[in-house]
Amino acid sequence: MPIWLNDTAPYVVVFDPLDGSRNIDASIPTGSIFGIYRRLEETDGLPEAEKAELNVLQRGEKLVAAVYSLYSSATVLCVSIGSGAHVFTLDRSNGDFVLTNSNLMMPTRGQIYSVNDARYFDWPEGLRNYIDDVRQGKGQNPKKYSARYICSLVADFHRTVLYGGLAMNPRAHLRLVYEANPLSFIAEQSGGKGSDGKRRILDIQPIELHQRLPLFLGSADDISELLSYKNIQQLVNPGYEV
Ligand SMILES: O=P(O)(O)OC[C@H]1O[C@](O)(COP(=O)(O)O)[C@@H](O)[C@@H]1O
Repeated sequence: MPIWLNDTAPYVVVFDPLDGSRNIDASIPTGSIFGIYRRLEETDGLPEAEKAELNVLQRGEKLVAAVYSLYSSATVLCVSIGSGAHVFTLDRSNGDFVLTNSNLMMPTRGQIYSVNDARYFDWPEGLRNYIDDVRQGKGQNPKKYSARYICSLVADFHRTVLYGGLAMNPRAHLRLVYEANPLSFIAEQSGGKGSDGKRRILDIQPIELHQRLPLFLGSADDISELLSYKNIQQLVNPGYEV
């Protein structure tokens, strides 16, 4: 539920405080995701609940900054204020975050796909064909792709930003406002792309705070190739147990 703190603060923050929380007991990496918008001044006169909702339902295109942090072998903070993406790593000796990768650039093509492919038989034909092709080196990249899936979105995305390829969840599971939008912003700021399989994520007008959608993030050439298979959104979403 959105909380309105005061009437004069310039910014609105949306966030997923602990993504991948189902992995905590197994000590698998988790992360946090933040998106920052300007306060919509035109909503200033409205009741708090109404203006809070309108302010968090801005299109991703309007983000002024996005951040994710990853809690793993190192604690990593990736920040974009709209002029590239930059990675900081926590120095545990003094608590400082040290700039370790400025102007992070995602490779334009990778050789790794990241998806829960136990769902293969629930996927539409286009997605199955794409994965079949890249596994066999029959895609535009003649190399055979490898699979990596941590099931922790921030960790899967961070690896994709560094090594290239694709991180995806083709069923309507991930949240537009505080997962897809901030990560798509960082993907674009590092030269990659974010799509729901039909539309650029940052163009989508959110209609509710917890709205879920399919998410495809990654290297520009890999995402373009995947989109050319057309039918890639998983419409069957039976509510898997794990
Ligand atoms: O069950 P799936 O489709 O593999 O989804 C896993 C994804 O769900 C998440 O765990 C987020 O789900 P929650 O927001 O429900 O915790 C991601 O970290 C992960 O990428």
